[in-house]
Amino acid sequence: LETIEGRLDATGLRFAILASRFNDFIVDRLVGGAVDYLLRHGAEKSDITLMRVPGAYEMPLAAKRLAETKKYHGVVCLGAVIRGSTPHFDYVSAEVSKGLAQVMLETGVPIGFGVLTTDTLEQAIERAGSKAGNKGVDAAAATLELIRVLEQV
Ligand SMILES: O=c1[nH]c(NC[C@H](O)[C@H](O)[C@H](O)CO)c([N+](=O)[O-])c(=O)[nH]1
Repeated sequence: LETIEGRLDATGLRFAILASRFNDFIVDRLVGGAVDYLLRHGAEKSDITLMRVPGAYEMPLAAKRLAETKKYHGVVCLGAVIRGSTPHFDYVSAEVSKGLAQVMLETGVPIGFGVLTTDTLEQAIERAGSKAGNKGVDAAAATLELIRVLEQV
């Protein structure tokens, strides 16, 4: 059985990390987790570029622009959409997830989806380096693995 799997080795790879400022109390921890993961898996600090955008809604366009440069092997997208008292949460989270998936398919560049969509701040805190781990780490790991899988196809 021929199996194609990705080595979790970031040596020599260039990454963009795209992070939203909205809820940066949470997002900054996702960024820290993603950077720490990539460095500990062989990436050089000089090969990691961080771009900040206002909110999750702005991420698809920024991700598309980064991907189109062809300067990065992957783009790790990090954000936190936390339900408020209006349906705004639904619109923002729907557009960012659909938009980033579309960018990945259009550009062929691996994009890690590390945008939290939670009902409460507590749930977001749990996923930003506490009880439920760090979704920034998970998004960086998924981006790396997809890069390494696709280079074998
Ligand atoms: O990243 C977020 N943007 C949010 N809104 C801003 C949005 O992403 C845009 O930046 C804004 O609409 C301006 O375009 C959020 N909420 O409104 O709740 C949120 O929780 N997270």
